[in-house]
Amino acid sequence: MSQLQISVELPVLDLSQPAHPSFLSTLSRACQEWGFFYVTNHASPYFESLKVSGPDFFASAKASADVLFAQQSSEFSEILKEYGIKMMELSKTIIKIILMSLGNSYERKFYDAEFINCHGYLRLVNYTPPEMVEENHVEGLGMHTDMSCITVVYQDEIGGLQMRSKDGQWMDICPCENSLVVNIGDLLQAWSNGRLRSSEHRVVLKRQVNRLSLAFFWCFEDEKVILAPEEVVGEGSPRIYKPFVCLDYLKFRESNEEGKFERIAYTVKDFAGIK
Ligand SMILES: O=C(O)CCC(=O)C(=O)O
Ligand SMILES: [Fe+2]
Repeated sequence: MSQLQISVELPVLDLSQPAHPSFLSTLSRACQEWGFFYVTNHASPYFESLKVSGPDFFASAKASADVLFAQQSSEFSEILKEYGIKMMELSKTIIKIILMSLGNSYERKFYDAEFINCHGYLRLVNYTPPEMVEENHVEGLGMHTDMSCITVVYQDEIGGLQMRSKDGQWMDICPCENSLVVNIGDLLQAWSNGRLRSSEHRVVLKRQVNRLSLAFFWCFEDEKVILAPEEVVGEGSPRIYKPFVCLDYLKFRESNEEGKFERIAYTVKDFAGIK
């Protein structure tokens, strides 16, 4: 495989500015082509691998902290609670802007009806330094797509996150100061009838140093039936996904994934795609 690295300039969604129509079209193109962009002027983040689920982020963090540290660690839980709440708010803001970028008044039309029951969970990951770096890098996290609507990632300054372009090239998603990375997940790809792309990505470790990341997955509720609204599909366009229940897809992925973070063989296209 070629080691040639191509980097791509992704748009930066600045939440301190109103969303300009010209920016919305840039964002919409990036979501179709890459499924990745940056967000800045949000709140600021943090740090090892455990899952913290909403809506009660405090209880979940505390349960993990009790196991991890075998002691009370309410400060840790407080920080994660705050982080979880901030990420919920941020995700709502971002999805509204993504909906705006899809079309006229889509935010008003679809936010309440479709996204109001979304929930989130955090994954804190510590990548331990590889003992040897072969062929320029080792895979820290194999190629996968996210089972979310959107994922908001804080990565430290080490770098290594890469996304796969439509023609199979790996592109670096460089750490960008004061910005988080946002990527579209499978649930939103299906909901948008493929207008928003959930791209494959992975983490490669190129240096013998620890890498920390914090990924927040914002997802539809388990029982939701995912079906792209007529307006989103567009008149005359074919539907490319059958309706499906969110939880059934999560179970499908679980049953097809080998290890915890192994390379995944199947995605939402295999599960619900109309061939
Ligand atoms: O560690 C990262 O930068 C990304 C992690 C990721 O893609 C995931 O947890 O799904
Ligand atoms: Fe991911």
